Amino acid sequence: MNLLSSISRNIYPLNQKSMDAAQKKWDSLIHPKGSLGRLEEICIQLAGVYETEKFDISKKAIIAFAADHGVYDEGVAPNPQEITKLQFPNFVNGKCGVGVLSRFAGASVVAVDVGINCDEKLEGVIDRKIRKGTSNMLKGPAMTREEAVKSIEIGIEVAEEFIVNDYGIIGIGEMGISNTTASTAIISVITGQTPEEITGAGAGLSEKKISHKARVIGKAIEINDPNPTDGIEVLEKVGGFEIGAMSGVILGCAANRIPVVIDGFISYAAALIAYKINPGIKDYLIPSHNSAEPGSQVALEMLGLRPMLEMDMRLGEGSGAALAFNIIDAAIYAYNNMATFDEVGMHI
Ligand SMILES: O=C(O)c1ccc[n+]([C@@H]2O[C@H](COP(=O)([O-])O)[C@@H](O)[C@H]2O)c1
Ligand SMILES: Cc1cc2nc[nH]c2cc1C
Repeated sequence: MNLLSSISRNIYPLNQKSMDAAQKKWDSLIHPKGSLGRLEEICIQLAGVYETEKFDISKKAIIAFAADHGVYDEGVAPNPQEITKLQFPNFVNGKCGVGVLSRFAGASVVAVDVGINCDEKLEGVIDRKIRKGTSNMLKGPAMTREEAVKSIEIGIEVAEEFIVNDYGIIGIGEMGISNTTASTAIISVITGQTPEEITGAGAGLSEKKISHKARVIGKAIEINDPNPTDGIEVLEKVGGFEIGAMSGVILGCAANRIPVVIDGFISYAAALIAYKINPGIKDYLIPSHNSAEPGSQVALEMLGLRPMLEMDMRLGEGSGAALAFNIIDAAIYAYNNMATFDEVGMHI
């Protein structure tokens, strides 16, 4: 059995007993029941994930993947493809959005190249390159099925390296010029929304070019005709290597009972691929922010997720996940440090 199949067989529901115990603990703390809203929900979910109502997360990381996309040749992105290789080292030297926000949140960042279109070694970046970018999905499948499985397995392997080193929560991030095109195609196939309905500006495409991008996505779906119920096939035909690797992190974390904080639009596409492989991953996802891309709503609805932040962000990189770490930390701190009614002698 390959790694992906064995991981997928090991995903179980949340532990209800631990969630009930966490609920009971919240109810014992000096506040009106439920008044800390989603801070309470986050801790209850974490109790279900960890199978204990007693937890404290000290080590957290953003795992980011980068790759290029053959569909870039169709004029669907506002920035040159070289930005992928130029920006990715900045993830780990702390200079870019995700670098700074991760440092602020006390999280490590790892950057893994799964398909950047370059030959040179990138400083601080782990090389797990599958190929120098996907094929142009307007001319056939973006990758082979073997490459799709490989991208997911790389994500599982990287996640497990962090998990064995006691990281208790993982956020996912990415870099890849044109990857909103691949993500929109995935979300369109899996949710059934048309590309016209959900295609957006990505990193800043003009109105006129958004219509062109939607037509390219529509044509790519028509030519490749992916089966929407087969997550691996959707990834193979209209996906990207970094998207597959992000799906792998989600599957790997779920199988190891570790929560995954998802980021923006590209991570919604990755989560949908993982969801089609095993719907059980849903319980392990923690949403962060609501991406400004128009396809966000349908993707999040299918995943049953309500993001905690509405910040009009569309940077990607893992920046929203890093920001959400601060709220998750605050939730856990309140849960572990508020006094109980008994301790202060207050009874309601
Ligand atoms: O996270 C998001 O919601 C998001 C929305 C739009 C763009 N991005 C980032 O911008 C890049 C892709 O944009 P584009 O227009 O080249 O497809 C990629 O590197 C992403 O990290 C990210
Ligand atoms: C500078 C830059 C940084 C990015 N980070 C994610 N996508 C990006 C696109 C550009 C252009």
